[in-house]
Amino acid sequence: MSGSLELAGVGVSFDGFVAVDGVTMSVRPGELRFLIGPNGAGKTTLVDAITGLVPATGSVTFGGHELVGRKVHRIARLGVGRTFQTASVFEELSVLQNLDIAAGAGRGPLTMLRRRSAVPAAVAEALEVVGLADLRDRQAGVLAHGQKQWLEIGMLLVQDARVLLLDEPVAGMSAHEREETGQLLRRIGADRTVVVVEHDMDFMRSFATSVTVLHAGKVLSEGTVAQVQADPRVQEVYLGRASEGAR
Ligand SMILES: Nc1ncnc2c1ncn2[C@@H]1O[C@H](COP(=O)(O)OP(=O)(O)OP(=O)(O)O)[C@@H](O)[C@H]1O
Repeated sequence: MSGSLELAGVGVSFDGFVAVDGVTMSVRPGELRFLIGPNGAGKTTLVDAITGLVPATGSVTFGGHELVGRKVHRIARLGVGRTFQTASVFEELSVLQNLDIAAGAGRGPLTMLRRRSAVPAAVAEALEVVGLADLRDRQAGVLAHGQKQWLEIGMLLVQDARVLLLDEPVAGMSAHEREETGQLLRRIGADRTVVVVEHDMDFMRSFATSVTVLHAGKVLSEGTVAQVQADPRVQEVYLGRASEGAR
């Protein structure tokens, strides 16, 4: 389906250690797919494989393009964007400047100079969507933790990412920030394909529309929150332990 992210038999090995082992999954636009699993299950490595940061085998397609074997920047330009566990914004620049740089990615310096005075429509829209319009001139380094994550999501939006892969977006956030982030994900996920790697089970229950559980590099279970929670294998390897206080 156009706009779907399709993985078929994706594998990643590090010196013979198989971190991702034949993962097949399909995520459609409009879904908020949560990717969960115990520490070391291969979640981040899978995101790295999709975005070209680690070499992978198998197939990842988006919009009819095969991503496996492509360079990181080529994959980004095809509309596949990701965030990292630690927000990677330019701390010394303003919110607006961060978005402007992201919007200018791939364009020449002259174009950047010419459009410096006006706020491009995509940047203005991203400021609204992520709720940072009032803080556009604030230095990114002094933003609250949650606001930095929202800025990073905004940077993906101005790059017109159609697939957003978010690595632990609510880690370290307050309850209020989590709720705001969930609402933000709903807004951006309405017409985009969103995959959220997360350990926060309450957040997952509140906002996931579908869940894939990874364990030892393989898909252990997949379905709605209710289906996955009811799966005894999931309770065994993950939810049981999470409810006993594991991260
Ligand atoms: N660059 C690497 N070299 C060797 N092994 C690696 C590398 N990156 C990850 N691994 C290993 O691959 C496995 C999967 O790691 P990964 O970080 O993808 O798991 P995860 O599910 O994201 O875990 P967490 O929830 O702790 O972030 C782990 O055993 C990890 O030690």
